[in-house]
Amino acid sequence: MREFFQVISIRKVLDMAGRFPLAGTEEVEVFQACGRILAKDVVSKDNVPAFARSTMDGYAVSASSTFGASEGIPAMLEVAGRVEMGTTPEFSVGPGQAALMPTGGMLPEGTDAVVMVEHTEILDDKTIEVYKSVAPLGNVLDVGDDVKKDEVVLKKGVRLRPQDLAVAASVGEPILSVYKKPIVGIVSTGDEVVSADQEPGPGQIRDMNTYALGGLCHQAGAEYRSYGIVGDDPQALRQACEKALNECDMLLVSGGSSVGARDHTIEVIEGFENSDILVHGVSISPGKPTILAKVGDKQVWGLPGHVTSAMVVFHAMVRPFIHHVAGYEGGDGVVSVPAKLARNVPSVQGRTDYVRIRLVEKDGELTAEPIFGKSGVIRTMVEADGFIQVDLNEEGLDPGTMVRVDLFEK
Ligand SMILES: Nc1nc2c(c(=O)[nH]1)N[C@H]1C(S)=C(S)[C@@H](COP(=O)(O)OP(=O)(O)OC[C@H]3O[C@@H](n4cnc5c(N)ncnc54)[C@H](O)[C@@H]3O)O[C@H]1N2
Ligand code: MOO
Repeated sequence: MREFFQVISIRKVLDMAGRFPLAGTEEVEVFQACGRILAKDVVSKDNVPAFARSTMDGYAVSASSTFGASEGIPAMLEVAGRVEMGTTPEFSVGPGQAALMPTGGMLPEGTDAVVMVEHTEILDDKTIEVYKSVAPLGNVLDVGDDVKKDEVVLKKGVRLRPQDLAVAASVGEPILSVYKKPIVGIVSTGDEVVSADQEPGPGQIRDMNTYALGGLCHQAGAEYRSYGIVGDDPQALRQACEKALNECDMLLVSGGSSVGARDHTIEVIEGFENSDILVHGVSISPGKPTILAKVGDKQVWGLPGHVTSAMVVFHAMVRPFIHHVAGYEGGDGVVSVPAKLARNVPSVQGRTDYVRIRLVEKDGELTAEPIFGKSGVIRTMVEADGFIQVDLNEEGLDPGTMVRVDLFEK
């Protein structure tokens, strides 16, 4: 008889991520770097801005020239010049003087504030009245107010957002070092599985896992490639896996991960040189018959054939492993919301249960409605907004319990 699973906890599986090396790095133009994982800290070589700039259209002044100015007793200032954008003013402004100032222009020597044009009146070519005093640095972005020289503006391991690209550009980094996206190969197995464009014969079903897993890889920031549907034939499975392992950083094989007569994933993985089976069985439901192996430096996952189980396993374990290989250090990235459980959720101690949840707003409060169903039923996932987890040590949850719902990415 075949050896049954040696079931281990999700935590123990996650602790194994460090055994796999990170994907290499590459350089990309900052304009193309959105969503990529930064591989090197970005340190500013300069102060930003490098000069004191006006944030308003108006007049550059020494703030002290405006002290006490009001509607009733305006300050009269002499216009000493006009600041041109993108140049250094070639004049200075003394006490009792002002310079015409565009938004973003460089403050001339002798000034430390800008009076908004709305608070002034032109008397003649050379004189203005100021109706409101301005504090030192009022309406001014001072040297280094945005970014200081030698400051770390972006830390290695972040997923670059549009604002991160902007700050990189502002400190003069047109090219960024980012991690290569891991490439994930996907193999679906089963004599009964046919592709989406085929008409299933008697006893056959259309492939769902390739598509669900591809989408999940995309959301996790990986590239993904399908290596087709392979029948329950160890020879054919080995060939498909070999090709995928040669071309990809990691491999997902769905179906055949259990211990039935036609479940060949484990023997095929074991058959590879330098293969080390790290996991065969995880205390998770659904998804218990999960395999993780290290083949050379690469991850091979055997995922349960049931589509929901495969998706749960991906969410709980494959995704964090992809993040590890991708160099991502920004936490699990899962957004969760608190909600009140609408009904009881039974569970068995000693395993982590993932329960699909539909969120419903009732009287301004979020209610978590569990969606129960067999793990081969994709509709339960389509109708769900996220999962809750019922911990290893819990024996189920009562109605009214506040739970955290991990939301699916939209
Ligand atoms: N004696 C036991 N039998 C089973 C156990 C067990 O503990 N002892 N666990 C059950 C659980 S739980 C699951 S989950 C399945 C997982 O088995 P496999 O990973 O070997 O998956 P298959 O048997 O190949 O397929 C299961 C199910 O999923 C359908 N499937 C497979 N691939 C696809 C695909 N690409 N798209 C859509 N559907 C797919 C397949 O037709 C089966 O219906 O094992 C239980 N058995
Ligand atoms: O673990 Mo199976 O994956 O319960 O459906």
